[in-house]
Amino acid sequence: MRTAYGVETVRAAERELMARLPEGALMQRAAAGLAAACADLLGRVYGSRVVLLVGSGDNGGDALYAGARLARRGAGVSAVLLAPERAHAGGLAALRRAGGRAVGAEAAGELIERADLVLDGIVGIGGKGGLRPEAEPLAGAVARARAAVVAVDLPSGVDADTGEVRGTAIRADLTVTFGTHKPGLLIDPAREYAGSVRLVGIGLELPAEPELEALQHADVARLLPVPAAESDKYRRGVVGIAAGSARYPGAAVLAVAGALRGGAGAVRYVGPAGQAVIARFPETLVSDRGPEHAGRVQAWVVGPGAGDDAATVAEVLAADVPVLIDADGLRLAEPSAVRARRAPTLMTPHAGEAAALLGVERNEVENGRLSAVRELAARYGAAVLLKGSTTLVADAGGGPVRVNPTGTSWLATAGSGDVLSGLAGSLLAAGLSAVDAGSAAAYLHGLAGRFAADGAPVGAHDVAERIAAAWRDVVRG
Ligand SMILES: NC(=O)C1=CN([C@@H]2O[C@H](COP(=O)(O)OP(=O)(O)OC[C@H]3O[C@@H](n4cnc5c(N)ncnc54)[C@H](O)[C@@H]3O)[C@@H](O)[C@H]2O)[C@@H](O)CC1
Ligand SMILES: [K+]
Repeated sequence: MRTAYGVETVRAAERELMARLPEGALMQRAAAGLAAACADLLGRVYGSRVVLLVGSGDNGGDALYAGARLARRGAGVSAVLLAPERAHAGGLAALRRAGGRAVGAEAAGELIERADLVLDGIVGIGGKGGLRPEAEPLAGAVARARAAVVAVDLPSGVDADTGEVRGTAIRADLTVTFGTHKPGLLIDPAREYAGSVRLVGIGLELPAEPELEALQHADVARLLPVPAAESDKYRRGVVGIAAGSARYPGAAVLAVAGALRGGAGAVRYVGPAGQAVIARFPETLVSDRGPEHAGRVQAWVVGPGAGDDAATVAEVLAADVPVLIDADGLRLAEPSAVRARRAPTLMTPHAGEAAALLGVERNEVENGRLSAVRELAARYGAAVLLKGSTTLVADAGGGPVRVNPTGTSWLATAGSGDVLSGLAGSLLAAGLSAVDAGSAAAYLHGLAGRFAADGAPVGAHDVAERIAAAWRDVVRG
C-alpha cells in the first residue's frame, strides 16, 4: 500500500524528529537523496549544466545543498535566487564553497534555456496558492526548456494537501519527495505536474492512519474473491443489474460485460434490454419482472442507461443488500432513500455527476476532487467513487481516501463507466465492502484499460475483455 500524509501531519513528524537530531541533519538527508536522484537522471554529472530555482524557504535550502553536492561532482551549478536576502544562508554558503554561483532572477531565462537539469526549489509544503507573480515567468521558461526538470518535494504552485492547481505551477519530469508522499502528488490535476515520483526516506514516524492510500497489486490480490471447492453460484454471489432502456440498451450489455468478469457466481439482468443482453451474453439470467421479484441477488447495480425509470431505482434502493448507484441512477435516487439504507451503498459519479449532486460547477469538482468525494460521502452516508484519471474512493464514515493508481486517460470513453459499475457490483455481490469493491474494481478496470489501449484508443468493450488479463496479472503479482 502506498500512503500519503497531509502537510500538518508531516510538519508534526518533522518537529518530533528534528528535536532528536543534530541541527540540519534532516535537510542533509533530503539533499543527499535529491542529489542522488538528479545524478541518476543526468547519467553523467561531470560537466553538466544545472540550474537551481531557489525560493525563500527550506525547499530552496534543499535545492542549494543538493546543488552543492552536484557541484562537488563536477557539475556547473547556478542558483537563481527569487528573494536573494531570504535565501537559505547555510545552503547558499555550501553551494559557493563547492564552486557554484548565485544569480538574480533577471539572468534566469538564458540559464534555463541552456541547462541540462533544472531543480525546482521555489516552494514546497510551505506554499500557498499558485506561484506568485515574480515566479511565474520562471515556470514559462522551464516549460520551454529542453532540460530535465526535478521538483523538490512538490512541483511549486500545486497544493500539497488537495492536488489543486490554482494558477501557474511548475511541470516536472520527476518529483523527489521527502518522508512520505503528499496527497497532491497522487491526485489530479497536481499529479500530472509531478511527473514520476521518487520517495526519499528521512526517518519520519507517521501515524497509522494516512490521509490517502493507493492500493498496489498485492493489496488488490488479497481483496479479490477466490472460489472455494464447495462454492456454487449462489455462494459466490449473484449480482443483479438493473440498467439500460429502450433508448440505451448498450449500457445494460456493458454493465453485464463488467459484472461477468467480477467474480460473482451469476449475473441477473432486469430491464428492457434483455434481448440485447442475452444475445451477447447467453449465460445471463434475464428476468422481465422488476428487481423486487427477479429472484435472489447479493448486490444490485442500478442506473447505467436507465433513462427516467425512477421506480426501478427506488425499488432497488429499498432492497436490503449492497447497492451500487451509477449514471442516471444518481440523478433519480432520492437522497433520503440513500441515507436511510442500512446495507452498504456505493455511488459512482464522474465529475459532472458529482457536481450536479453537490450543486456546484463541474470544474470545482475537477479542481478539488478530494474535498468533493469526502463531501458527497458525508452527505449521502454512502461510499463514493469519484471517477477520473485519478479515481478516488471515500468511505461513508470518513477515514483514508483511496486513490487509484492504474488509471489511463484512454478510459475516458463512452460506456467505460458501465463496465466499471458492473465489475464493482460483482465484487460487492462476492462479499467485498463498498470501499474495497470500488477500489479493487477501479484498479482492475484501469489495468484492463491500459492492457487494451497499449497506446491506442479503445472502446469500452475492449476494456471489459481485458479484465480477466488484469485479474491474472494482479493475482500472479
Ligand atoms: N522541516 C524540515 O526539517 C525539512 C524540510 N524540508 C524542506 O522544507 C520544505 C518546507 O520548507 P518551508 O516551511 O520553509 O516552506 P517552503 O520552502 O515550502 O516555502 C515557504 C516560503 O515560500 C514562500 N511562498 C509561499 N507561497 C508561495 C508561492 N505561492 N509562491 C512563491 N513563494 C511562496 C513563503 O513566503 C515562504 O518564505 C519542504 O517542502 C522540504 O522541501 C526538507 O529539507 C526535509 C526536512
Ligand atoms: K518545489
